[in-house]
Amino acid sequence: MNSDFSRQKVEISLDGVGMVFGKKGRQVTVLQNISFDVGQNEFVTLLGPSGCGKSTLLRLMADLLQPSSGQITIQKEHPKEVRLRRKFGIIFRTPNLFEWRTVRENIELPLEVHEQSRHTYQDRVDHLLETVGLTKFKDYYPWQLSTGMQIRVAIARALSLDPPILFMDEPFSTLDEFTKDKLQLDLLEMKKKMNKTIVFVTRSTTEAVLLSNRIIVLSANPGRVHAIHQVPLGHDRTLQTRESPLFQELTAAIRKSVYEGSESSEA
Ligand SMILES: Nc1ncnc2c1ncn2[C@@H]1O[C@H](COP(=O)(O)OP(=O)(O)OP(=O)(O)O)[C@@H](O)[C@H]1O
Repeated sequence: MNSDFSRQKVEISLDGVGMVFGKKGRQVTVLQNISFDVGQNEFVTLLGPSGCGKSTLLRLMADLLQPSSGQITIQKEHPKEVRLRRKFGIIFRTPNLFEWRTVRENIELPLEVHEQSRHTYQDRVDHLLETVGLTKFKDYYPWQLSTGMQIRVAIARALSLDPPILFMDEPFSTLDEFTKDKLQLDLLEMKKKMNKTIVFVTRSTTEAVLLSNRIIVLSANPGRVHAIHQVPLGHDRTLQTRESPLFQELTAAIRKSVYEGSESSEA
């Protein structure tokens, strides 16, 4: 992963985005004046303390919420246009699979909804099953899978229409340490093979540093951009990258930045 995306085409742009929840008299400003760009094929992570508005910001980008102020554009269009053209996939912290559909049928769902005929996507689904390592489990139902496997299905489903953009909201937060390691490694491999722009939300500094090209640190109450950090760890990252002095240095600096961001909040 090249860490210099400054000359890349801008894929997502946020300009003065704010979000206020609640009705008059009981309003809460959750996000204030958020501006940054995400380059094409860049992996950008939103990091910050619990409640600072990371998920809200991701939902705004994915057109699941509308901002109270400011503007978001994806490929120079309103997120709604981009959503309707299925140009992004979303992966949440709970996999939200359909219990009555097999692994394969869950992955096929967006293709069915998109009215593609089954014979045109068989090979694609086979390839996705292989990508997420679930070929042997294609006829299993979600309740027959571990949580890590269920998340793999959710990732394959989000990739089924081959969107150029993925929004991932703490997808590994419920997993044990070893499964999390494996899925982080899989995501790094996937990123190497596929050209995707990824916006990722996490509360883990180590996860953010291992996966990202750039980290946006948010402060809380209200959520604002506290700092933006480049992660110059190169293209070939593995779990061993975490042991390198540069990784330790970056993790310490970014953790400090998160603490400073929390302290500078108004609450
Ligand atoms: N639909 C909503 N209505 C009212 N308040 C909301 C709504 N959604 C989120 N909030 C509030 O917005 C704030 C930010 O929530 P959000 O989930 O975006 O934070 P977060 O940084 O992702 O937190 P965490 O890391 O704990 O998941 C919280 O105070 C939350 O209560």
